[in-house]
Amino acid sequence: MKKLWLPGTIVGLIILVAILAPLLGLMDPVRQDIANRLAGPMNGSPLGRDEFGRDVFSRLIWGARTSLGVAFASALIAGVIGTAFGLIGGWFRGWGEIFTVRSMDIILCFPPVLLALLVVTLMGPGAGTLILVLSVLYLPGFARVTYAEVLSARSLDYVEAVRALGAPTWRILFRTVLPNVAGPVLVQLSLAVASAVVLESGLSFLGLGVVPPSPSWGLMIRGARATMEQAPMLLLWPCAALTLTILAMNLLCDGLRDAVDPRTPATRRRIRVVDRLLPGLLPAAAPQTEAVLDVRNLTVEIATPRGAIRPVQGVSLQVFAGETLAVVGESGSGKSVTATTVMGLMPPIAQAVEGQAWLGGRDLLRLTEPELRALRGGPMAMVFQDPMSSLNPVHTVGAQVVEAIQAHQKISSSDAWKQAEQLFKRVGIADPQKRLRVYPHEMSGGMRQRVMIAMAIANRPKLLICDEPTTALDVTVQAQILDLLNALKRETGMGMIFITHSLGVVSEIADRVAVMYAGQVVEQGSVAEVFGNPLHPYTRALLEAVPEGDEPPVGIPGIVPQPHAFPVGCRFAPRCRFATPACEAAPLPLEEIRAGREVRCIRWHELTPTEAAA
Ligand SMILES: Nc1ncnc2c1ncn2[C@@H]1O[C@H](COP(=O)(O)OP(=O)(O)OP(=O)(O)O)[C@@H](O)[C@H]1O
Repeated sequence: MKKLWLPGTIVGLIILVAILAPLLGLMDPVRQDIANRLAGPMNGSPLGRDEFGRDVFSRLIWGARTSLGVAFASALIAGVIGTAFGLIGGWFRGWGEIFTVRSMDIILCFPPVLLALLVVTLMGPGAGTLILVLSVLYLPGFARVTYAEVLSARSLDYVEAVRALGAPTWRILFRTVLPNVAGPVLVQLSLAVASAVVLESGLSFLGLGVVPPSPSWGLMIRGARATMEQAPMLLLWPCAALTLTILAMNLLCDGLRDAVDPRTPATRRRIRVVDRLLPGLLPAAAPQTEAVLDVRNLTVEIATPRGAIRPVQGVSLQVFAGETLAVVGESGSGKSVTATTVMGLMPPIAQAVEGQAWLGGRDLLRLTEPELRALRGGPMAMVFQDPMSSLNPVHTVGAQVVEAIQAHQKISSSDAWKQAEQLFKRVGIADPQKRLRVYPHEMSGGMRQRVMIAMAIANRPKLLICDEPTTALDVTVQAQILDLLNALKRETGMGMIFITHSLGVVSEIADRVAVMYAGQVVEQGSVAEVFGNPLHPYTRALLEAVPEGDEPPVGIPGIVPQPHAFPVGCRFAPRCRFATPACEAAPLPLEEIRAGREVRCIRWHELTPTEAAA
């Protein structure tokens, strides 16, 4: 809102003055007074007189009326019709789409001035003709912006969800789709108004717009040009009015876009001024720890159309060299948001509003995007779940590995290819020379994941984050990939975060485990301790849900709450068979019961008396 008040006040004032022009007691803007031709400021004419002795101040104000009237009318007409075209074309596709796209292409083929000449010749000059010309000229801008936005909005999950609910089309378009395209359309409106003011002035200047003696800024510039040497100030006033109006309009619409778009980040990544100017000069006190990655009290806020949510709150994790920390929890517990925030890969609508994430003495949450880019694929790397969508289908896998190597190492192409070959050997790809030259779709899922791992380890990362890297693979391939990751960790001494749903995978790969639920860590400790003696009812429930022998698994009743509806107290309480009113009363702290063993439950002593007595 801070961004709005100054341009808003200026635009508001200009519009107000233009509307109230007849009531301001100004001199008649068209009355000529040849005796005072080109006179300087004088009584009743603070800006002097023009080449026909007309009052410049009065013409400036009445000119604003014409210029803004034409600009707003044409931008609004183009905005309404263009947005409707875009909505119809993007939503209904088929003939509506062909008509929208092609008709807008035809309009774009005409050079603006040529189109204006054509229309003026047919209809004669004047404000009405100008509005018509400008509306037609700005139609394609609105139609194309809306069309593109609708195309991407129609495949969004929440739009699909409203469709699945059977909502009528008009309701989906106006209630669900239109609010999503409002931001870009508003920006387009600002550009159209600003550009219409300029075009109106330009066309009037050329004699194709407002007819003299009616005042308009374009006509004023045209008149002042002829007498520029005798009275240069006459040129300055309409130009200054034009510049101020356009600048204020652009700033206002830019601010409006941010204000109406709920996806605008509520808080920007907080980078200290000193870090921005002289990065690394005054590092915030890095914790004295040997952890490769030390995440402290991380809270992530995401601006959603339903308001800001905090899917990750107060999360602290440490990964040491040569160890694997598994992060487990049901879908929606915040595992991926934590990992992608650490990597700086969350979309701009998500911000780390609290906490630190230390990697090699640098707080990742305070780094700029170029600094993070320099770290990604270098000291920290990530392997995703679906290697097919992470690999570019139009390049050979070798070219992609080479690109990953050369992004961080200044080596020749032939050396990079040699390294890629070694990497392929290392990750267990047979016949690497031949395999480097195939495309992703020519490989099996397991092979593609090996390629992704090769890319991730290409620059010897200190930290490797694996986000469910084996979920899409069959069981035998899964086991091979786990073996490979284990071996790589031992060889390189890197620290690894392994995100998974599967407790079986945790026991195979991890040294320590952090159990997450509804955006918080609820239990943390070594795998042996947590699985052997779970302290939190959620961890117990997760373990009971693992099928064992002929025993049927025990499901966890209920579902993980959505971030906008997290309970106030213990977030697991509504699903917990041990919950008491005290659990639901207030947020619970993560209690460190001994070094490296933490639990977020006020009843853990009663539920596991042996551990409490220890
Ligand atoms: N870009 C986003 N916009 C809005 N909400 C998001 C976004 N990304 C994540 N969330 C929300 O944050 C919460 C945590 O998501 P996250 O992906 O971290 O869960 P997860 O534990 O990794 O689940 P899964 O195992 O299914 O990947 C979810 O409720 C999700 O809807």
